[in-house]
Amino acid sequence: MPLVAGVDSSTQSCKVVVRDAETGDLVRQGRAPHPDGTEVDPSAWWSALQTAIDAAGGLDDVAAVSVAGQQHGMVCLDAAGEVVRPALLWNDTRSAQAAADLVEEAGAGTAGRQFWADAVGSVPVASFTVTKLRWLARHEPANADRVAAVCLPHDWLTWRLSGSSDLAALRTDRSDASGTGYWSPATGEYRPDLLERALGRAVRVPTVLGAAEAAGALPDGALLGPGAGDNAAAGLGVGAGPGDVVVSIGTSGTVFSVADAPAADPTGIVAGFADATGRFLPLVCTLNAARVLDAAAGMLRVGLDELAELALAAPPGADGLVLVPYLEGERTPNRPLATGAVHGLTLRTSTPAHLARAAVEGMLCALADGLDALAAQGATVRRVILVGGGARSAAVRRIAAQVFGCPVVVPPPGEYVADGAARQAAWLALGGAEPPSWSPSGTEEYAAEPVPAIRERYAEARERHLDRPTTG
Ligand SMILES: Nc1ncnc2c1ncn2[C@@H]1O[C@H](COP(=O)(O)OP(=O)(O)O)[C@@H](O)[C@H]1O
Ligand SMILES: O=C(CO)[C@@H](O)[C@H](O)COP(=O)(O)O
Repeated sequence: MPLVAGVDSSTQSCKVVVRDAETGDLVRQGRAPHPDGTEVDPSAWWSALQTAIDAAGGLDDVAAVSVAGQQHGMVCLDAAGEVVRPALLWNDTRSAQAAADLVEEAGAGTAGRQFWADAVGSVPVASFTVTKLRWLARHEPANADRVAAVCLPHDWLTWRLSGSSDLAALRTDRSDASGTGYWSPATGEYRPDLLERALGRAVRVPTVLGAAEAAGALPDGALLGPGAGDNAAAGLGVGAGPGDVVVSIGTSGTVFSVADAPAADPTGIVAGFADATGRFLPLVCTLNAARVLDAAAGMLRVGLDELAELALAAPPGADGLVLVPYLEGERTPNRPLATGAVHGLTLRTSTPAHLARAAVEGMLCALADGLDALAAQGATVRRVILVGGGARSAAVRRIAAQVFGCPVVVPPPGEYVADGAARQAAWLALGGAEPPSWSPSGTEEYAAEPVPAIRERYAEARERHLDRPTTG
């Protein structure tokens, strides 16, 4: 019974699971928090990983380990392998202008967007690594000059676990490479010209590995998997198949499916990522998901369970109260300077229950827009598989079916990103053409009559968002 480990180095925390490679049974697990903020020193991820590994009983007895992580974060290394500056995370919007510039430089109007969609499958917004490199070149030229290599959070952790300090030993996988903006899922090749266009010169990038190719080994011999972006790992963790759309409610809200052909959406709404099995992962990502619930609970001075009870106590549509959840600006739609808003306040709707319901519905409506965009790109939506920390909310689980208008399947609470990484590690340890078939048992299914008025009213409110003041 070989054991394998999977890591999820996500925005808010690091999670480690140790599972039986053949059956997928959970043997032990651990976690540790990450610091807050959209700019983080990678050494904090390394410390959290060590703490989480210790809490999971160590890795001495595992045959293989894979690291999945938050996508897009810019980790710049100098020639000695030292981190040049704190990493800019996927939810850091300071590179919004750089993103607009890169698109504009590629062609006026739709031509620029079409260029990027054709070149790398996605139109870059502030989240993408390529825009952060442009920001660095323009705003911190001395730091930009020191950069010898650029990689992503999961690449850096895998490299650290290997014990190497040689930049030539950096490895990544297709799924995370596809979120950089300088690697094409359609061709499987880097676009060094686009990286150079952003940073002003060429730097080293990690070698892109196949789905079950070793990235090296831990010093004590356990194999290191290629790892994955967290969404691709979640797809592997829940075993998403044809007709499944996964909705993940973490810091980000994501809506994605596994596809046989690459996507290239010139509107920029759907990102044409690669998955962790050799296929593709069209994906829509919002900046505001579980933290909308945290914020609503904070405003109401209740815990998350009480927030769910309150939300379920108000009627569908919250009697017309709508919360537009752009609390951190927004990525989809691309409104980095937007703020959130509450519309429809009356004496009747000025209750904690109405506000709680509006928060849950607003967050889910933004994701339902993503579901529509994915369907417009050809995805079949037979059911939604709901994962991420926000899926622990009873209100989210119940209201999702009303908002999405399709059955919602919720696997038992778990760490599906770390599980996907563990499944990849098992694939590496056991070999074979496909990953071992683990499937979560005990899923719950939620079905409900759709309530179209919720989305209609949300769509009206969404258009009336305000931008953040740029001074003061
Ligand atoms: N019972 C719950 N109800 C609602 N939200 C929850 C609940 N439990 C955890 N969460 C939320 O889940 C989020 C963390 O989810 P996670 O998927 O781990 O995020 P990330 O992958 O971005 O680090 C937190 O914002 C937390 O508030
Ligand atoms: O930017 C994206 C996807 O494109 C995010 O999904 C990040 O990958 C962060 O994920 P979480 O930590 O919120 O799960």
